[in-house]
Amino acid sequence: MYLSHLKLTQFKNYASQQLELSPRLNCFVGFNGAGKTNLLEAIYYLCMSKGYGSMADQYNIRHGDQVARIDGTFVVDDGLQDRIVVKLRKRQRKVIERNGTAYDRISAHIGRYPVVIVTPDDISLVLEGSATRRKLLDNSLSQTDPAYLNHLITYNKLLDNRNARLKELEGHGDHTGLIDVYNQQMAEPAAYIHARRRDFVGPFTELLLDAYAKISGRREEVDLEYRSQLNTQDWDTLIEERTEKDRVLQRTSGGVHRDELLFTQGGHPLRRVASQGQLKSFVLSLKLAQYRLLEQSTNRTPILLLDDIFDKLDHERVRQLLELVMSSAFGQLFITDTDPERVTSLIRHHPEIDLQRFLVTDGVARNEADWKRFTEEE
Ligand SMILES: Nc1ncnc2c1ncn2[C@@H]1O[C@H](COP(=O)(O)OP(=O)(O)OP(=O)(O)O)[C@@H](O)[C@H]1O
Repeated sequence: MYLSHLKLTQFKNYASQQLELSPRLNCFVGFNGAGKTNLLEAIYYLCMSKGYGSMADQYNIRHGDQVARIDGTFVVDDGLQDRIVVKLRKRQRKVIERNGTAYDRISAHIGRYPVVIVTPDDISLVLEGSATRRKLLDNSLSQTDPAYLNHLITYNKLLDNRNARLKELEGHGDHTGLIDVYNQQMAEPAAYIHARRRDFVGPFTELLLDAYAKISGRREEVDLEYRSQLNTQDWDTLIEERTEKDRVLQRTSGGVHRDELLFTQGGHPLRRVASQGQLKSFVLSLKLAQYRLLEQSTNRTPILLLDDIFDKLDHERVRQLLELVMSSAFGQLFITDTDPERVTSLIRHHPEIDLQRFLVTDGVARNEADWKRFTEEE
């Protein structure tokens, strides 16, 4: 599966932009702030119906405009084409259309066009709180299992309601029995989420270790462990044990929203011992493992978006990484870089790779032919 065309209208710093893409390797080159990441963000939108960060949709509309549009054509199996259009409007719900028909429920879109993105912010997966690591689990599982996404939405809603009720009670007993109702309603989604996360982590860890060994040249050992209160207790026992305490705390202290992924290097917590390059190698390996699992479960080759991956990595790791993603095991690839020659020189041993380079300046991306014409006219 790959994205063959991308058309942007009033999206971020792009007034109007059309790109014909390579099915294999696309490189966006330009100075800081030119709009390279914005192109990756647009592709992520087409695949996931939202931007990668937590930014509200309306910030993606070009300053001073009221609407934005992202239009993309995916070539899926047997050469069939799917056209996806994302329409953003100020103060209105976004609309996503597939082949001319708008989705009733946008969640139905997730997973059709699998994508993995690696950005500099991903270092927060290791350095920040457990919520970022649960998001990694949720992002992977939601793309492969619609039931997971539905259970997650239900669980989070019930959790919010339960917490709101606990606050209302201010430590007093609940005569309405509402807390018990929430406890019962949360049982099924909690058990489902836990079971799917547990099943995911085993194969995911194997793929992670494999990717890490390749990028690092086996210079250090890393590992991953899934911790959940539900590993040792079922939901009913856990919630019954906790309900009294929750009333005092006025929040829900037990459940899958407390799950944690523990990363280690040589048996020590990764974030305490790893160098910046090692952290970055680990994060890249997490994403490559996610890529492989997504591919297995969706039966489609995911799109891989690599934003600014060269910073902090030594030359050898960059070379190993590119060798890895250039192998036939990966599909369409997008890389941003501030150095116009780096990717070209790193892949010179792969003349078979179809490379499309775009030079990006202030919200305009030009392919090499257009760029040549543009500089000659200047
Ligand atoms: N809604 C918007 N309207 C207009 N411009 C925007 C909007 N949102 C972001 N921008 C602009 O987009 C530019 C940032 O683009 P982007 O993050 O893609 O840069 P980049 O080329 O990836 O840079 P770097 O190399 O520093 O990562 C900034 O100049 C920013 O002001």
